Formats: sequence, C-alpha cells, structure tokens
Amino acid sequence: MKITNIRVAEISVPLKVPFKTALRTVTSIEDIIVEVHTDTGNIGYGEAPPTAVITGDTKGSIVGAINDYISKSIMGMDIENIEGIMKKIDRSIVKNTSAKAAVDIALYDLYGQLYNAPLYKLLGGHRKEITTDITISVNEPEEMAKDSLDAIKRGFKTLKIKVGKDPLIDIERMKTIRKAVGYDIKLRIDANQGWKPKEAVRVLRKMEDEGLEIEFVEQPVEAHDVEGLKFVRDNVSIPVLADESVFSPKDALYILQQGAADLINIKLMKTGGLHDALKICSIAEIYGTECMIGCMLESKVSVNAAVHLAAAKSVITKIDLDGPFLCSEDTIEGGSTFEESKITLNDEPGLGIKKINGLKYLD
Ligand SMILES: C[C@H](N)C(=O)N[C@H](CCC(=O)O)C(=O)O
Ligand SMILES: [Mg+2]
Repeated sequence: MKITNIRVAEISVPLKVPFKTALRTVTSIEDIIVEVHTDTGNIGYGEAPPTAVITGDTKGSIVGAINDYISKSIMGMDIENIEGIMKKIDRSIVKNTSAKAAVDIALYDLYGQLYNAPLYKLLGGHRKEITTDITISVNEPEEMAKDSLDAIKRGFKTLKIKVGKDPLIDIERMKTIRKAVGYDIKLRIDANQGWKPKEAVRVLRKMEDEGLEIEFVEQPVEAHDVEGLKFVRDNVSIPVLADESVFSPKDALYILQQGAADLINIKLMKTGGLHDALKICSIAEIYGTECMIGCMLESKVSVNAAVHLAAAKSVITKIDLDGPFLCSEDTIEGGSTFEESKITLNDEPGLGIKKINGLKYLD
C-alpha cells in the first residue's frame, strides 16, 4: 500500500456555545483535514486545528508544512514501513506538531486498513468504550453553574472547569459550581497557564480549605515554568496535571524527572500524532504516572484517533475528548459513536471514518 497523493482541505463547524479559556475565545472549529491516498484506493483521514496560542500553529503554517515539507518527504513510501515514514516526517521540519499530527493520524488510519483491524486493537486493545468529561467555559460564576447543570442533564458526570482568569473570582466560580452540582459530580479545573506560582498555591489551598473536592488542577502556571509547576505540586494537595508544559516525549521525561507533575495530558496536536504519544504512554508507565488524553478544538476525525489511543492504553485513565460534543453539527460519517458522555469504538479497519462532508479542498 503505497502513498500516491496527499490532499488538504478546510472544515468549518460552528460550536454550540463560545468556548472560552484563560487563553482565548472561539466560536467555531476551523480545522485542516488531510487525506492520504494510496495505490490500493484506500484513503486515510487526519485533522489539525490551528491552536496558535498553544502550539504556534496557524491554518497557513499547517498547510505550508504539509504541502512543502511533510508530503514531499514521504511520497511513494509503503504504509507497511510506518516506522520509516515517521522518521521521515520527524526530520522533514522541526516543530509544526499539528501538521505532523494530521498526517500521522491519516497514516495510522491506513495502517489499520492495511491489516484490516481497528487501530485500537493494533495499539493495545485495552477496552472498547470510554467516558469523557465536558468542558465548562470560563464566564461569570452563575453562568458557569448553569452551564454545569446543563452538562449534567446531558449525561456528563465529570466536568472540566476553565479558570485562570482572576484568582479571587476563580474561587467564587468553583464555590458556586460545587454548590449547584453537589458532590456526586467530579470537578477538575484547567487554568490554562493563568496563575503565577504563589497565586496558584493560594487559590488552590483556599479551594482545599473550602472542601471543594477538586480532582486535579491542569496547567496552573505558564508552560515554560517547570520550576513553578513543581512549586505548586509541592505546596498543595490537589494533584497537578501538566498540559501545555508537555509536548514531546522528552518534555514528559523532563517533567517526571523533576517531579513537577502528578499527571500528564497527552494531546496528539502537541506530540505530532500517535507515534510520539505512544512513547509518552511508555515513559509515564515507567514512572507509574497516569495520563489524561485531551484534545484542542477538534472534530471527530482527530478526536477519533485520540479515542483509539485511549482505548488501547491502560495508562490513560482520564479522558477529555469533548471536541465533538461541543460542535453544533456532525459532518463526519463513520468512526466511533459519541453519545452523552460515552464514546464507543467500532471494529471497522483503521479509524473507520467513511466520509467527511462539507470539505473545501485547498488544491
Ligand atoms: C477542548 C478540551 N476539552 C480543552 O479544554 N482543551 C484545552 C485547549 C483547547 C483550545 O484552546 O483549543 C486545554 O486542555 O487546555
Ligand atoms: Mg488544558
């Protein structure tokens, strides 16, 4: 099965409500879709979101990296040699992890098709169903409490609450939400780098003293501030999860060697796809550290790849794959089924994606 063509397209899907974090506000998913075509007529699908504030990747840079560097480096190669292909991609251009992820995902889709097996079975086959949280955007406390109750009505039992805007209001946000939802619902928080280390310790200790039962705090301080992350971890009881601080397997190793986090958030758009995400799983296992699998604002294509990884690997114990639940429409036929908080895998080869509607090709 040899690579004969790589096409890129745009997909646009409005969100149900604006997605707001300490870093940005977004109203629709505007992602790049990749199709890898082969001499056997098979097509592998991938996706990349332009999350400039986190990965540095824009739509233009994703398309340029794929067309001008990645595609050229692997054209004509055999899918059977996935290891060789991944080495070529890695050496074709530095950084550009979202572009690399889109192509990597499409190639793993083809790898599954080549061996007529669903990807999660090739990668480990640990389970067939996973349960995700859903994100509550950062807003005024009352509005967030209402959004939380709405999410619970939709069937979600774990909420990921965005904070990191203003420390005092963040405490108010969590008090109001906990009061509204009670104690049967798990609350995890994501500050998206919004606090300074000492500020984070003050806010989190207050949340502990108030008995708010926070499952973990995600990325309390700036991405580069590993020392600050460790300071937070050493001074609060709430477990600390590293998100923006960990892109590559090397980053994961460094964070764990420094003892700077209790948990690692793996996102395919940070690792450059499944190939390096698998390495983080192995590193985390060696350190006895559990992982979360997360996503950016992605639709069902790349989230499906993350679903397959999560289903394959037992070290991934926390799931934040709510991208498709945030979308107002589903333009993708096939793949895993997203119902309430449950994501169920099917046994179609690869990712099982049949067709993507509404694509605007860029060639
Ligand atoms: C969508 C997911 N639940 C999430 O919250 N991801 C963010 C980054 C999303 C973005 O800004 O595109 C995160 O975990 O930081
Ligand atoms: Mg995060």
